[in-house]
Amino acid sequence: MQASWRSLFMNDLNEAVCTKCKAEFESITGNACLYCGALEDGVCRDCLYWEQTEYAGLITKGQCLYRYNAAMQTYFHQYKFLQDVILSEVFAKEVQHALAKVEAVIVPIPMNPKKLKERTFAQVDAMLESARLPYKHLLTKNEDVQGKKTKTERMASAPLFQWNGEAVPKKVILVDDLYTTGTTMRHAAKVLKSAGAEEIELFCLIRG
Ligand SMILES: O=P(O)(O)OC[C@H]1O[C@@H](O)[C@H](O)[C@@H]1O
Repeated sequence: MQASWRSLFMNDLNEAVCTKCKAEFESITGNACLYCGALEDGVCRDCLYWEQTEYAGLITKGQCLYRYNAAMQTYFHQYKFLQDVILSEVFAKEVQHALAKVEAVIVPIPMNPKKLKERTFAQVDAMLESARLPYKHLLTKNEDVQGKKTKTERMASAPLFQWNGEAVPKKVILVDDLYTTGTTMRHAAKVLKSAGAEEIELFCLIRG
């Protein structure tokens, strides 16, 4: 392994679930969309759309680790909505493996403060902490909730984020739990680009 400051944080993480349960999750392997990791060759239809809008050229590349199959939907519901924070450990090894050698600064997609109070923990931060990865918050989120909208409504959302005013590194990797239409990532990337980021990658645990 190439030595990097981030590798100092890498320790052997124990598996949090048994092999049989882990096998229920479907990894994204092989040819995937350059920008979002969808199982399509080249660039997927949604990303082609984004590349024809004001959000074109913001994302240099992206990766999602798993498909949103039945096992993942059950996991995600239990983790995020039933607030089972210990489940942040389930994919710690895989998240660490995917991000530990990335040279960009990890920027989590934040939660709206009111939402965070209700949910009691930020699921993306918890996932990164379980993976023992350092991160830096650069964005604040408004009260808009993506999960309750149709695809068309999501993609037409008013700006979802503001820059928090902290210094923005040249290279960032935006991290979220679930990528569905790509609206969240595009909005976040646009704000960071205007605030000074030069290269923006994205990473999500799940591609919906
Ligand atoms: O913006 P898109 O990609 O449609 O939806 C993904 C977002 O919707 C939320 O539930 C997820 O946690 C993620 O932040």
